[in-house]
This record gives sequence, C-alpha cells and structure tokens, in this order.
Amino acid sequence: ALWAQTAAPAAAAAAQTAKPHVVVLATGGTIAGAGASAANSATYTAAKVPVDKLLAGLPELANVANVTGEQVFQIASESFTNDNLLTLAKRVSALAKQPDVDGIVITHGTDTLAETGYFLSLTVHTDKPIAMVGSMRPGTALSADGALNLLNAVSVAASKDAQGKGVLVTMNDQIQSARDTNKDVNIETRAFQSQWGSLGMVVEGRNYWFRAPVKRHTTGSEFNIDNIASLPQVDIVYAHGNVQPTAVQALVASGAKAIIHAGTGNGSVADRMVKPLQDAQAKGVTIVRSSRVPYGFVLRNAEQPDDKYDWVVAHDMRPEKARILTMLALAQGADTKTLQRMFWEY
Ligand SMILES: NC(=O)CC[C@H](N)C(=O)O
Repeated sequence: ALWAQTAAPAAAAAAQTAKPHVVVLATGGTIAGAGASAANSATYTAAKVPVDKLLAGLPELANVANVTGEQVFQIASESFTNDNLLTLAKRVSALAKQPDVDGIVITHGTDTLAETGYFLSLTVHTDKPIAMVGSMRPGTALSADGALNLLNAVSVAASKDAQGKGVLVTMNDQIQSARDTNKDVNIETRAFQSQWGSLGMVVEGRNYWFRAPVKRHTTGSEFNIDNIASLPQVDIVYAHGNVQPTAVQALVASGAKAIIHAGTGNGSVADRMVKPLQDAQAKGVTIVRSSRVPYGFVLRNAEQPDDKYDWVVAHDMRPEKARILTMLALAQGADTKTLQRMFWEY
C-alpha cells in the first residue's frame, strides 16, 4: 500500500515529462514585434521581443508540450539572406536528428516565410513535424494574432498526425503546406493563401486534416542540407509591357548563374527580351520562365518555344520560390532537363 501511494505521484511526473518536446527556433518578424500603442496594428518595429519572453507570455504552451526556445536570428524576414537559409536549415536538420526532439516550430517574419518554408521542405530529411509561424499584428496590438498562431504551431509540431506532411505553415487557424502557400494579403490576418487549398485546420489543440501533399519533400527529397555549403547567385527579373534588357544584362555581369523571368500572363516574354535572355544563356546562365500572376501555372512551350530555346518553366512556383528550387538544383550541378523535372516533382 505504501508503494502504491508513492508510485502514483511518480507516474504523474512521468506522464508530465512524457509530453512531446518541441523546440521553437525564433528568427524575428512581427510575431516578435512591438508597437508604440495597442492601436498600432500595422506601424511597429519587427524583431524586438526575444524568444524566452514570447514563450513566457504563453503559459498555455505547457499543457501541449515541453517547449524550449532558441534565438537563431532576430531579423525582419525581408532581409533573410541565403546564409540565413543555410544556418537555419542546418540547425533544423541537427535538431530533427535528436531523439529527444519531437517537433520543431520556426517563428519567422511573414514576408519571406513561405520561401524559407519551401527551402526547409526541400532540404531537411525528417518525418518530424516542422511548423512555420508568424503573425500579422505585433503582440502589443489589439486582437494580436501571434499568441494563438504560436500555440497552434506548437500543438501541430507536437502531434503525431502531423508527421510526414512536409513543412507546414500554421497561421489564422489553417494548416497549410509551405510549398503551396504564399503571403497573398499584406495587411490582414488571412495573409497566407494557397490556390490548392489548406491541408487542414487546428482548433483548440486538435488537428483536422482534409488533404495531404503530393509533391516530393523532406525524406523524399534529393536535396539534403547536410551536404550543402553554399548557394549560387540566382536572381529575378520582373516583367512589364515596356521592360528593357538593362536588368538582365546587369545581373549577368554581376555573376548570376540563373535568371528567373517573372513574366506577364502565362510567363510571356516581351519581344525585345528574347535576345537578351538568349545572350545571357550563351554565357551559361539558366533561364527559368515564371509568372508575376499569382494563380495558375506556366505551361511549357506555350507563349515561348521552351524546347527550342532550352528554357525551363517554373510550373506553379512563384518567382521567389522558383529561385529557391533553382539555387538548390544548380548547387548540385543540375542541367536544364533535370531542373525542369524538379519543377514538376517538387
Ligand atoms: N507580418 C510580418 O511578419 C512582416 C514584418 C516584416 N516585414 C517581416 O517579414 O519580418
């Protein structure tokens, strides 16, 4: 009887420590932002609040997981460099290999959150849930969205049913695939949208799934951050009716290895731009046709004879995400045919 009495509290303690361990990697953004007053929902300074303070302000996290925090960067995400991508992905990969880590959350500015998420989904080999999260209003604002977004992210990262689904984005109660989603609204909490829909929703600590990703990611990817030391220069040229070759020529001169052409419509290219792009190509620069139109996808050999020119089409990838895949492909020596296959598969 004495043994039973002492065993009960010990079992309770064991259950407590058996909660999933989720690591929150903080990189900055509005979720760590602070404004002058509660009325400032859009005017504030991003990347101010340290991760320990973010976590301490959300005691509800302890009901969901054992949460530990790490400050990786404290930056606004419009300034997220290739070096930042490499550093973050290597840290995520190392943590994912630790047996005592069950899931990873990355707090991030929303501006380039989807690009970083796509980079991680292509390069980190793990089945463990990785949830990217940000907010549209700083924690100091009325109806701040960061706290619930973060609780939802930790809850998703702690759940077994989120395993093997690639890198996820948990904002506004939605669970989206980082590959598919983009920041499409720049001043409302419904910032992230995907033309292919959300994967599910997270409500009061439970996940409700409706779809699963079909593209290659994480454990199914041929890229691995553990083998990547640097990324080649890949840049974007934005089209308009009166566009001139100046930007293409300057980028080639500055050492670009590939140019993502953010074309009009179905990735169409102005007549006066074809020759400058071919000249760039003659100097070894890979040409990728994408579109400045957010929805739909670029068709091969429509608008331009891609087979004849040996150009690549970015499928449904936005120019900035086409840049991510192209950097990784060129880093391992992919030719245009291989890069085109990758755009269909990832
Ligand atoms: N809502 C946001 O997180 C935007 C803040 C900032 N521009 C960033 O991306 O970090």
